[in-house]
Amino acid sequence: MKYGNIRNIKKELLSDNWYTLNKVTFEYQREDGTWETQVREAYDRGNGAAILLYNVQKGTVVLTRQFRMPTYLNGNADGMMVEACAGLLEKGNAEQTIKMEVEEETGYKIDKVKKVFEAYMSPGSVTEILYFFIGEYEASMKVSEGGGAVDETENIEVLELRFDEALEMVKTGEIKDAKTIMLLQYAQINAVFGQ
Ligand SMILES: Nc1nc2c(ncn2[C@@H]2O[C@H](COP(=O)(O)OP(=O)(O)O[C@H]3O[C@H](CO)[C@@H](O)[C@H](O)[C@@H]3O)[C@@H](O)[C@H]2O)c(=O)[nH]1
Ligand SMILES: [Mg+2]
Repeated sequence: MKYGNIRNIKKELLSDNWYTLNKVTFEYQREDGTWETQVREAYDRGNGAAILLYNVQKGTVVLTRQFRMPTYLNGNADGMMVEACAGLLEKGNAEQTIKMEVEEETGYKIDKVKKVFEAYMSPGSVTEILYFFIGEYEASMKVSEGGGAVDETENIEVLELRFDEALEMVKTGEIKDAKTIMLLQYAQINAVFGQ
C-alpha cells in the first residue's frame, strides 16, 4: 500500500487578512486501506527565495538584521534576527526575485546567482517552498544603501561579516534563522571559500 492517497478535500477560509489561512478537511487512506478523516490548518504566504552573498577574496558574507515580530512572540527578547537576504516571490521567477531583493535590501546589484537547493521550511503548517541561491558580491556592485522597501517599513540593517565569524554566530545562537544556517553550512560543506 502506498501512502499519500487522499480524497474529499474541503477548504474553509479562516483568514485572508494578509496572507491566507485555510482549514483543510480531507480523508487520508491508511496503510490497511481504510480511510480516516483529518483536519489540518495550512498557512499560505506564497513562496520565497533566499541568497548567501559572499566575497572569497575578503572572506566575507553579507547578511541582514531586522525586527521579526513572530520571533519576539516566541522568546527572542529584542525580536531582531540576523538573516540571509530573502524575499517572497511576487512577480517573476525565483532568480529574478532574489536579484531584486538583493538590491532592495542590501544595495548590491548582482547579476550572477547560482541556485543550490530548495526546501519546504515548515511542512506541517506552512505551504511555502523556499529557493536557495548563492552569489558573489564586491564593493563595485554597491549602488545604494539598501535597507528594504520604504513602503514596507522593513528597516533592514546590512551587515558584512567574516565567514568564520558568521559560522561562530550559529554556534553561539546569535544566528538562529533556518535559511541562514542552511546557506552558511552549504558554503562550509562545499568549500565556497576554499578549503
Ligand atoms: N502589513 C503587513 N506586512 C506584512 C505582514 N506579513 C509580512 N509583512 C511584510 O511583508 C514584507 C515581505 O518582505 P519580503 O522581503 O518579501 O519577505 P520576507 O519577510 O523577508 O520573507 C523572507 O523571509 C521569510 C522568513 O524566513 C521567508 O519565510 C520568506 O520565504 C522569505 O524568504 C515585509 O516587509 C514584512 O514585514 C502582515 O501581516 N502585515
Ligand atoms: Mg526580506
